[in-house]
Amino acid sequence: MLVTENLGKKYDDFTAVENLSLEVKEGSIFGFLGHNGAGKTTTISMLTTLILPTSGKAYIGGCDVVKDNLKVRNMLGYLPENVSLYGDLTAVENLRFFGRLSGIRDIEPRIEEILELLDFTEWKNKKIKTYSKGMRQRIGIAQAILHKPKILFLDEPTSGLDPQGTKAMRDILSKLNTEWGTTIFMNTHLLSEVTKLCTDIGIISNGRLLAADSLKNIEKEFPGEKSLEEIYFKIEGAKK
Ligand SMILES: Nc1ncnc2c1ncn2[C@@H]1O[C@H](COP(=O)(O)OP(=O)(O)OP(=O)(O)O)[C@@H](O)[C@H]1O
Repeated sequence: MLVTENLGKKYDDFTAVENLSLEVKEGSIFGFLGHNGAGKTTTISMLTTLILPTSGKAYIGGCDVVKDNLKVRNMLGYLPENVSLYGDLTAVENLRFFGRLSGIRDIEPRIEEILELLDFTEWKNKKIKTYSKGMRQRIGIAQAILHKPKILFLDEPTSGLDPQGTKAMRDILSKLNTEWGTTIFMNTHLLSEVTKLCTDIGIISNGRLLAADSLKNIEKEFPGEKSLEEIYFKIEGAKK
């Protein structure tokens, strides 16, 4: 579903991402892990066509993210760390607005289908400004999946959420993956969430990929470590 080959991004002289070669399989839930400033947002920004790579290649569904950027945009949904919604509009009005802006035909049944999938119909006619952060995140996801993307990117989707909101987010992503078959690429540093949700992980540090594999294989490689946190620190420590 997603392949990168020596993908890189330099900001002037500073290398934010270097030689990133990665594969994310269709139907997987991929957790991209790394400390603050590791290069996760820069990577997602390149993959979602928001910024241009300075080296290497990336393909989504076989399409080049630079050359075929319009096709790529149709295949992906993106939930940034801070969701922008209109506070004075309701969930339905926001979704209608964004749906029309993206040229989605027959938007009303799609909105209903998505709100039901996200278990949100109860609050759909309330103004966004009355929602909790978790509820806004859910409408952010609704907006990102209005066009039924094959792959959904999320940047720290549980940041700032309480345990209940975090669990609701996990349940939604799991449901989306199972019911729609959506591939999920998620930036995070919440390792406990990754263990509960992700099928595959990648670990990035100072712009370099340290490890990428299925969670099961990574756990097998480190039989002595009790948690993903211990594995993570071992991998980070070993490559320094
Ligand atoms: N527009 C920019 N210009 C210059 N440097 C940048 C720019 N954007 C990001 N960087 C730098 O690139 C590095 C990687 O940043 P990035 O935002 O990708 O990290 P991250 O892993 O997403 O971190 P966080 O978890 O804090 O969001 C950081 O050192 C950051 O300061």
